[in-house]
Amino acid sequence: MSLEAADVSHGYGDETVLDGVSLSVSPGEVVAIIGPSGVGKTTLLRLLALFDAPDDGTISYDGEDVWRVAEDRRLAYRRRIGMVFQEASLFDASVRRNAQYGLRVRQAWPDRIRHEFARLVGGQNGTGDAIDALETVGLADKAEQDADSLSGGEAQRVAFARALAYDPDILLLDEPTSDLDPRNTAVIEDAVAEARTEGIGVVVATHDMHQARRVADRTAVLLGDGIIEVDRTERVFDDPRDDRTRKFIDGELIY
Ligand SMILES: Nc1ncnc2c1ncn2[C@@H]1O[C@H](COP(=O)(O)OP(=O)(O)OP(=O)(O)O)[C@@H](O)[C@H]1O
Repeated sequence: MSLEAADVSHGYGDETVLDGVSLSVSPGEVVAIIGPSGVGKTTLLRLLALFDAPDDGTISYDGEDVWRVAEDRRLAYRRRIGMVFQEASLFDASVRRNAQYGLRVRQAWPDRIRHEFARLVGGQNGTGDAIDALETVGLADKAEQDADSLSGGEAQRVAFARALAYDPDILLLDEPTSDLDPRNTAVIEDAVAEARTEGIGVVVATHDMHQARRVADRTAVLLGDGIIEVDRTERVFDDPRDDRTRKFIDGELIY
């Protein structure tokens, strides 16, 4: 199980955002994408999430080009990928129901019917996973509270719990801690480490290079319209090959 972008290019209208970008993630690996705001981190995550087809290049899952297979097969791949957006999008219901949401919508129909049946005959299918996930992000005690009443940071953690509850093969995180204080940032970073231990492949886009250093096995530096460097996190930070990486890390690069 691996997800790979190979030589992908993508843009909007006349603007090229990514030009010839390659990046992969394997089970139990955390890969960070670092780069300044507006460089294309979200665009790359959306391609990896199979939301958009790249203008050029391939996205493959387990070696299979996902845009060359039948749509139902692509949807099956998509269900194995969880993405947490920068803006948490919760709906007007309890925290628990929000955390359970993915469990229902991302299931294939046969699973959905089976789980619905299990629920009808008395099982509370999915609740356990959702509560476990809420516990991981420190919000189990707010499970019955209205999602509307949460702070921005709490909502971000619920969105993360929703992705975890689904137990994806791959987890894509877009600035997962941008609204969080240091303590809750640590909660999310611990959850990333736990996901990794469970064999989930994690890609985290962040402009916080210290976060990359703390959580990632490998780090990709996205600058201009491509990845200028990708390697073991330690190597990228301690011995950058590209002068622009060094400048970015040292905060000298004004972008
Ligand atoms: N749907 C869209 N239509 C037009 N332009 C877009 C669209 N989405 C992104 N862009 C542009 O593409 C560029 C890259 O955006 P993207 O959101 O991928 O960057 P980012 O690195 O994730 O930024 P940030 O860290 O600020 O979220 C930006 O110039 C942005 O304005």
